[in-house]
Amino acid sequence: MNFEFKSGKITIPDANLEYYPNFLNNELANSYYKTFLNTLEWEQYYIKLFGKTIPQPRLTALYAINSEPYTYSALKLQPIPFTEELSFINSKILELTGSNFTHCLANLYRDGNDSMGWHADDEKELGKNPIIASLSLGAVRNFQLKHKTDSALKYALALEHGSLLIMKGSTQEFWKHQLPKTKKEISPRINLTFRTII
Ligand SMILES: O=C(O)CCC(=O)C(=O)O
Ligand SMILES: [Fe+2]
Repeated sequence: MNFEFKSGKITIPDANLEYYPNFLNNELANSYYKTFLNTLEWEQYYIKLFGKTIPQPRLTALYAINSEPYTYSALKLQPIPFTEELSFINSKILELTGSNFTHCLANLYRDGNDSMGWHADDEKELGKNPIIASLSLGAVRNFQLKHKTDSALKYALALEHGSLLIMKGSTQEFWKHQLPKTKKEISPRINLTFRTII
């Protein structure tokens, strides 16, 4: 299935997606990319897969305005307080969406070998129909979505430097998403997903 892409609303069935390619201008995006690469408290986490302990193919850091932990894919992360830069971005997203997010999950994809597999952000603590705002910085990576029950429904978009993708409504209930590996020689990419834990 082909969907024509425009800035703003992306109309796919059972989902509610919005994409803002120039959410941060290039200068601001460059500056945040450098700052976050160097100053966020990146950690390597490990997951158990078929009895083996393996490193996740990315580095992660969890930030929040409170001390609520976030549990996903069998990891329970304790948050660090928002930095000044994260608070600024959160307030810019609040202006756009009206949502005041409590948590920011940061992921660092060091190169094309780093990735995130198919999943939905449908943890109980996010509530029903959560709104998630995803800011991308650095290398452009392909973001794929597939419908959970209708295998004909697929969608992909390139998440650009400084862009914001908003997933809301029934998106997490009906769709999974992933960030696949790529063989291209690419520089690091940082993704910040702002969420509210209730
Ligand atoms: O890196 C991305 O764009 C996706 C991240 C994601 O899906 C998540 O953190 O749940
Ligand atoms: Fe996700």
